Amino acid sequence: MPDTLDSSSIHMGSLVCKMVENHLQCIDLHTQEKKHISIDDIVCILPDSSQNQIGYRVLFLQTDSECQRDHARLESIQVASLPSKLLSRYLCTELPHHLNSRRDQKVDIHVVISTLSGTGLAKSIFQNALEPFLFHLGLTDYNVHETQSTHTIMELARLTFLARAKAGVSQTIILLSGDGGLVDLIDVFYNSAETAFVLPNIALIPTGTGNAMANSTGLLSHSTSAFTTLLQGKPVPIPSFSANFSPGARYTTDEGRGRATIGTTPKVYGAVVVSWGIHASLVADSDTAEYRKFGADRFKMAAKELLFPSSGAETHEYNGEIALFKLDQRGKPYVSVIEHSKHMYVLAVLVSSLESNFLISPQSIPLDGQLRLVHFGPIPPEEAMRLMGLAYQGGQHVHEKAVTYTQVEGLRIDFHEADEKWRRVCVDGKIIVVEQGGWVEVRKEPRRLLNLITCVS
Ligand SMILES: Nc1ncnc2c1ncn2[C@@H]1O[C@H](COP(=O)(O)OP(=O)(O)OP(=O)(O)O)[C@@H](O)[C@H]1O
Repeated sequence: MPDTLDSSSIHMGSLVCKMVENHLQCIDLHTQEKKHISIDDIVCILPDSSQNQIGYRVLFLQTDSECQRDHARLESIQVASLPSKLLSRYLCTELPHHLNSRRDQKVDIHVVISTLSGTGLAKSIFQNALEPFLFHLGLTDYNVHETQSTHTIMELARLTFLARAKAGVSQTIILLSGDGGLVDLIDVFYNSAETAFVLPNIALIPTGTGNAMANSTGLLSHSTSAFTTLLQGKPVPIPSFSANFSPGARYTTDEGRGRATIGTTPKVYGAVVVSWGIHASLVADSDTAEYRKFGADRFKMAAKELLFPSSGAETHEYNGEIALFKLDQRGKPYVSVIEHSKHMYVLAVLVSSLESNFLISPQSIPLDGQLRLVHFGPIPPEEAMRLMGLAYQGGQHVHEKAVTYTQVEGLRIDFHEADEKWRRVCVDGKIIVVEQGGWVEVRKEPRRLLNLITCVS
């Protein structure tokens, strides 16, 4: 036996482990192979009584480094005993309600894999981490859906999730996607006229580019967070907003080349952000296969091109009238019109972060349902770059004089732009082009039709 192991070591078969600071240090006595498991990489500990021995199975995520979160594999080791400190933090003896079908209440579990989300790693995250995780939890009775097109999640939502919710079925949808998959579900549920149904639970495993909802609710605070949240989290209703558009509004498709109708009275729902100006333009411009290769850097690259056009053109000033819907101190509604008609950054958010470290709304509390406006008018591009950079430094931009940061109930924009390129609106990553002379009106949505499984309350 190696002399590094002492009497506090843990034995099971040929594997011997002991706690060393923040690690579980294990050695295989046959092969001498060593394994160090960081305590923070442990997802959970399950009671395990296989091979006639009573003990535990430690499930952990094996990552080569922090930046390779997307390549994590779920691994497990079997041990006979563990320190109580570890057990009190990680032992799972019972599945949470949202994963636990009982005789009186069956839970339909669906796994949705958005195959082109982010840099296209959703399927390997399912195969390498989620599938083995569910297996160890004893969960094998679930449906797996892989996206085939941009419409897959909406079709699934309409034909399966919504129909079953209306039929009173409890559902947990484990969604491997970015914000796009989430907003597809939101849009379908809120566009359904009926409200009487069992709220489906969404467990988000972030695989997108921005992952605003996940970044804002702690699902990316550590490599294991999405998995520990699936097991330890509780359902909390997701706040949302509606955006009503003038009748000529259309979705853009096919990297901005195509158009798709939204309806004669176009209405789109979101749970993250609605924007116009630089933000909407950079999301639209960077949503191409070419840009997507760069992950979240695509946003910065597109921002740079918009602020400092390579054609040598001036930075665009966005022309339109913006009215803010607000409540006074007594809760009475009033309208405040932004004085100037030229704008650069116009964004209303329900979440704090739009991507990792991009703290656009530092006062937002997860799922608090408050819509906050971030706005600045035309300024030199270097200054705009500096302000956006401050958002990466803990949301410092909101203290700048040029920036308006305020709570709103909604807003209306009347677009005064001749070129449709500058009439693009972003709702949770989707791009909507408004017709000349068109408008958008955004309001907080009073209904709550979907839950997020979360550890924040
Ligand atoms: N098989 C597929 N074929 C075509 N489009 C797909 C397919 N799978 C997913 N998509 C589309 O790819 C996009 C992925 O969106 P998602 O939000 O998951 O990732 P993201 O845009 O990289 O992340 P985020 O929204 O967090 O920045 C969606 O528009 C979705 O409809």
